[in-house]
Amino acid sequence: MIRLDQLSKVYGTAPDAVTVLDRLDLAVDTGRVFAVVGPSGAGKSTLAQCVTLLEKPTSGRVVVNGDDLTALGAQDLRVARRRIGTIFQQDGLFSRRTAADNVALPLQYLGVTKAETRARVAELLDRVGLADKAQHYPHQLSGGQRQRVGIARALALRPSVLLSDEATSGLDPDSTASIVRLLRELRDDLGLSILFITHEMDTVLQVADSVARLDHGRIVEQGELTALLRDPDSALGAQLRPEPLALPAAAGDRVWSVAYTGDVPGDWILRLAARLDAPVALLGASVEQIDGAAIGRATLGIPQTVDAAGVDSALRELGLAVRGAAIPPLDDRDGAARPASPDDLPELIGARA
Ligand SMILES: Nc1ncnc2c1ncn2[C@@H]1O[C@H](COP(=O)(O)OP(=O)(O)OP(=O)(O)O)[C@@H](O)[C@H]1O
Repeated sequence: MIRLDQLSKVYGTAPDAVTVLDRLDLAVDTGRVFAVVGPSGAGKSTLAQCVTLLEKPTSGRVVVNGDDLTALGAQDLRVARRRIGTIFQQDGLFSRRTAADNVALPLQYLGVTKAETRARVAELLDRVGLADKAQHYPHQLSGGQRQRVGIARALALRPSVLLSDEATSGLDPDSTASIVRLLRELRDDLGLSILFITHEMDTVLQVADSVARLDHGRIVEQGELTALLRDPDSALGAQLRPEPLALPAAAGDRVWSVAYTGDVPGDWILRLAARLDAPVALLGASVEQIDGAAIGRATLGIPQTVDAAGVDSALRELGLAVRGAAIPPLDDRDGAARPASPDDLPELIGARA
């Protein structure tokens, strides 16, 4: 497992010091994929460099399997770094070496015997599904295949942690999906802890067990992927799965934006209408299975005459909740449609703060 304790990186000195990473705490357990997402300039590349100690953190610790890498001297650090395999957006393969020779590099560097190297390279290329491409040169491989060779090379020294820095960025959707499948296999078969740094939200949905959002060098939100997606108030959950585009509500209807928070019965709209004794219009919806959990968003139109507190409690009983994040903008143009949010509830149900 890998853990970051209060990891900070400051470039320059006062008064021009720039804090690029600000006391980050995160842990990637054995056999888990932890994604870090964030906009351009958030500090993702700096994080990748600090995790591998290519950049020295200004303060804080990088702990791998209980050992603090930041406390090691140069010699010990060189050895300890082997516990972290890295893959980057650029595959970094040597163009004049075959796939097999590229994978062999770290082993040759450590003086592993030729016979052992040959056997290990064959095993690694087989592991990433490229046994038949061993003698191909990088230019004879697709982007996804080159990235697989990069993964095989990253695994050569049997790391316990795999750091992926934008490794699927720039790949087509099929290649991305196949790399994601491979990473999940490696997670399960080898028990790797995978730190997956990316700006691609779709890929996070496919690969991550947990997610953190980095913004201006700080982790502003983190949690289990499915918990974030099921949390109606999570901004990160809303970013990962944006609101479906909805139809306009009929005049006289109020718009409700809701999220699945648990197991929701398939006929929930019928049940909701029955409980409210009112028509419920489905204006937009997305329902899918992510990591074994049903994740859903829906936009509903319900007559304004229906008691809002009643709608709220009926939704809860069905395993749904009104969303607080990414609520559609107010639309008072015709005075009919108005989105409801938890902030509105006290007002809607007549409560006073
Ligand atoms: N050596 C440096 N000296 C000073 N500031 C730096 C240095 N390296 C990075 N920064 C600053 O740190 C911030 C984070 O940069 P970083 O490259 O880590 O972000 P990022 O999230 O990887 O962005 P992108 O997705 O665009 O690559 C930026 O504001 C950048 O200008």
